[in-house]
Amino acid sequence: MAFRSGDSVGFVGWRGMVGSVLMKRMEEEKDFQQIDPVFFSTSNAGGAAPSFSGVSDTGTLKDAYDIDELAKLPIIVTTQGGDYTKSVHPRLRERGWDGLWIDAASTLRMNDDSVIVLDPVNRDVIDQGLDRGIKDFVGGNCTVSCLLMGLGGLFREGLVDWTTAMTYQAASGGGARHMREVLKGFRDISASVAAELDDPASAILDIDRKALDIQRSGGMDTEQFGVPLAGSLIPWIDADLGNGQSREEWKADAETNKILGLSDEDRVIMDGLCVRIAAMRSHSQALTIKLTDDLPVEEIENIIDRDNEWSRVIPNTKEATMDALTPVAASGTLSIPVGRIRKLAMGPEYISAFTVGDQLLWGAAEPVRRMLAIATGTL
Ligand SMILES: NC(=O)C1=CN([C@@H]2O[C@H](COP(=O)(O)OP(=O)(O)OC[C@H]3O[C@@H](n4cnc5c(N)ncnc54)[C@H](OP(=O)(O)O)[C@@H]3O)[C@@H](O)[C@H]2O)C=CC1
Ligand SMILES: N[C@@H](CC(=O)OP(=O)(O)O)C(=O)O
Repeated sequence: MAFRSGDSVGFVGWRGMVGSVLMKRMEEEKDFQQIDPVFFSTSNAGGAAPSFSGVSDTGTLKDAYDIDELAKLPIIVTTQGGDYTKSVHPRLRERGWDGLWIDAASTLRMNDDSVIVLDPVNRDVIDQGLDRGIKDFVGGNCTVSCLLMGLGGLFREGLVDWTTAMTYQAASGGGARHMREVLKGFRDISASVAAELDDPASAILDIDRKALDIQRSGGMDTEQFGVPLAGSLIPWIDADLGNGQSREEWKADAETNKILGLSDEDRVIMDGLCVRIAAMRSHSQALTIKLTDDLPVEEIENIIDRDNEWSRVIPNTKEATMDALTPVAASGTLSIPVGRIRKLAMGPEYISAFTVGDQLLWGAAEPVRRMLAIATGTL
């Protein structure tokens, strides 16, 4: 099956959080003018299809579990989630469907016959995959994608011997309900000490005790995270692999090497700890990198800055860091700031770096959007 501009493209998951960010970016980039979208639903087949700018006639929503309907399309883009992929993708392939499946979920990521897409970093791997007839293209883990968008230059030039990534991951990585739970948590804690906060004479240790009391009371909503996240953190993300490592931590090494298309001999070793914090939608990471060479900091900064149009070096000063290297600064933008770059005391080949990225943009929707544009020949 050949793909081109004007193709019909099925969208599943368009109204979810990641899907909504994807639709907004497609509107901004006028992507809908290049394709003929067909919208699916797992819950409202037959309902009115959505209207996005650039889409003229949308008709009604089709059933996202109707394999015959899906199989009519040359390209399907899904941001519906892993359970949907697990249920529908094998049935479509078994039926002989040879269209392109472009997915944000992790389900197919490490399959031998899939490519993890992050084209500013691995356009060569994507193009080779298309040439080889690969049909499954999957967005990477949000933390990995944001890291490589920021520091991909060092990896691609073979300058990284190993790295640790200590992450500070936002609530949005869990989903929309997790974001609400964090804000409700802050509201409840704040409400419990409202009178004391308004009284400048009140003792801070009394406020602290009352805040801790409500966090420990069992009365806060912890349905999504299991424990209160507001005013706290959780140093574990995703499943327990049973060897002391979380699945999120395992993904760093596995996905980075696959994205870069590195062979076993050239593998970059990555490991670290993944931590959930009460930020909203931007993931941050503190890195220790062992370089293969003793490069001057200025050269390291140049490599990072010029690697792609979104990575941006932030000068290692307090003012610049506070201004530009925070989740508040990065959220809602495609920019990936990288700062705190300096040589560490361990030796001239050891550097630190800190990077932040909007995990709903480069971490989820944008690589998928761009893969669709690549597939239809518009990028
Ligand atoms: N959240 C993240 O940070 C990341 C997520 N992903 C992947 O993307 C998948 C989807 O994540 P996310 O977008 O957060 O999931 P959501 O829960 O926001 O959306 C998933 C689906 O839920 C259904 N839904 C039910 N109720 C609502 C509602 N009130 N508003 C909107 N949708 C609703 C929709 O399906 P329908 O219209 O058919 O009813 C929607 O497509 C994840 O499972 C994961 O695989 C990947 C990277 C990062
Ligand atoms: N696990 C990520 C979000 C996510 O969806 O990751 P993945 O696409 O690898 O399942 C987080 O919680 O921040």
